[in-house]
Amino acid sequence: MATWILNGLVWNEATGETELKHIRIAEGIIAEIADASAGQPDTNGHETVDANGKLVSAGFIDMHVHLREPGFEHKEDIASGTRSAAAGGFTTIACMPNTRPVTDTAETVRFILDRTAETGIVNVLPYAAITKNELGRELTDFASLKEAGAIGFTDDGVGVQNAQMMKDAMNLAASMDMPVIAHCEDDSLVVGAAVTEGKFAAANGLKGIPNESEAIHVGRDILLAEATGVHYHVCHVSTEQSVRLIRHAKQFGIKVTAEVCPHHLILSDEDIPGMDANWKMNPPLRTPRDVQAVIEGLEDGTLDIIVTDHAPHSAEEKARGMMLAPFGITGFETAFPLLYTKFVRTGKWTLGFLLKRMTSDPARVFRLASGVLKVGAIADITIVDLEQEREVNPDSFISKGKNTPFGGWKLYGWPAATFVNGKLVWSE
Ligand SMILES: NC(=O)N[C@@H](CC(=O)O)C(=O)O
Ligand SMILES: [Zn+2]
Repeated sequence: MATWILNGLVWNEATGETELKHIRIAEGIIAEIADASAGQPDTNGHETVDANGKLVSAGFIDMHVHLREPGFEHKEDIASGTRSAAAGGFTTIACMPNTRPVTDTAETVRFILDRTAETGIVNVLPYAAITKNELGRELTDFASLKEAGAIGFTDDGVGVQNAQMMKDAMNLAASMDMPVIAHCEDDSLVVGAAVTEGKFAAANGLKGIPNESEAIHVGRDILLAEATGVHYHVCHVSTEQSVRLIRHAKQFGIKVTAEVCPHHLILSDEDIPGMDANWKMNPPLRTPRDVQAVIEGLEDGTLDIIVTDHAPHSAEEKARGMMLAPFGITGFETAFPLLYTKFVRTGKWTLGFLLKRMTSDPARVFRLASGVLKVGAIADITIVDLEQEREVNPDSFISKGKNTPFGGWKLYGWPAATFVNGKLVWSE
C-alpha cells in the first residue's frame, strides 16, 4: 500500500514559485511527484492525506538540540523531545552530548540510539563529546564513538579552553573524516555574566558577556582548522565579529561552516523586558548591530544553516531568576512560524531561501541523505499551514520545556503534519 499526499504546495527552486502537486510515498521513499493540473491520481486501495493547498516540504533538519536524556529527564526526554520536534516540522535532529552521563562513551551513544528506536518518532543523530565529561582535560575515544554511531564531536555547553586540546581533537577528527562542532566561549571573559554587554546590562547595572568571548574561539579555531584540515562547524553564531571571521575564512577556502538560531536573528538585548530568565540563553541575545550582522551572514551564505538550540529547562529552574537560572530556551515548536512570519511574510526572504537553510543546507553541510523533496528521496516530509495565524502558547507545547521569550506572539506558518520515513508521525 502506498500513501498519497494530495494537493500539496511544493516550492520549485528553478522558478521561485510554488506549484500544486500530488506526492506518492511507497516503502518510505518518494515514488512519484505528479502535477495536480494533470488531475487526480488513482488512489484506489491507497492511503490518502489531503494537504488542501498547504505547503509540502522536505522535513526540517535541526543540527543543534538538547534532548536531555540520559540524566535530565525532568527537562525533556527522547520521547517528549522528538514529539516536540515533529510538531515543529522537524524530521531529523542532532542531539548534544551535555547529558548525564555526558555522551562520551560508545555505551551512551548506543543508549541514545536504542532509546530513540524505542521511544522516539523522528531521526536522532547523536553527537559525542570532544573531552571526557566535557571537562576539557582528556580527549574521548573518537574511534569507538564514531563506530557506535556518533556523527561529530562537540563539547557543546562549554568551550574547549585549551588550544592544544582543540588542535589534537581536530587532527584526530580529520583523520577519521569527522567534523568538530564548537560551542565558542572563552571562560575567562564571561565570569558572573548572564546577558550580553550592551544597553540592557548597562541599564540594570549588570556585568555583560562581551562579543569577543565568542569570537576569540572562532578566530582561534579557524586557524586550527586551517592547520589540521578538519571540517570545523561553529555553533550558534551570535556576534558581528564571528560573522566577519567566518566570512574571511571561507574566502580562504578553509573548511568552516556555521549555524545561527532564530532568536539571534529576531531578538536583541534591547527587547529584554526585565529580569526574566526566559530571555536568558547562551550565547545571549546581542545588540541590534549583531542581529543585523547575523541576518546578513545567513543571507550571503557565511552562515550555512538555521538550528534551534532547543534547550528545555524546568519551570522551577527558570524561576531562579536571570542571574541564577540555567541558560537556554526551547525552540522546536516556534522556529518555523517565527522565521516565516518575520522574514518571508514581510517579503525579506523567499520561502525557498528559508526552506533551503532548514533542509538541503544542513543536509549538505553534514552529508545527510535527507533534506530534499524529489523522487527517490527518503520520505521525510513536513506539511505546513502558511495561512493559519495562531498565538504562541507555551503551556500547550509538547516539549516539557515551556521556557520561551516568544509566548503571546502571533505567528503564521504552523506545521500541520510530519512524515518520517514515509510514516505519519504527527498531525495537528
Ligand atoms: N544554549 C543554551 O543556552 N544552553 C544549552 C547549552 C548550549 O548550547 O550552550 C543547554 O544545554 O541548556
Ligand atoms: Zn552551545
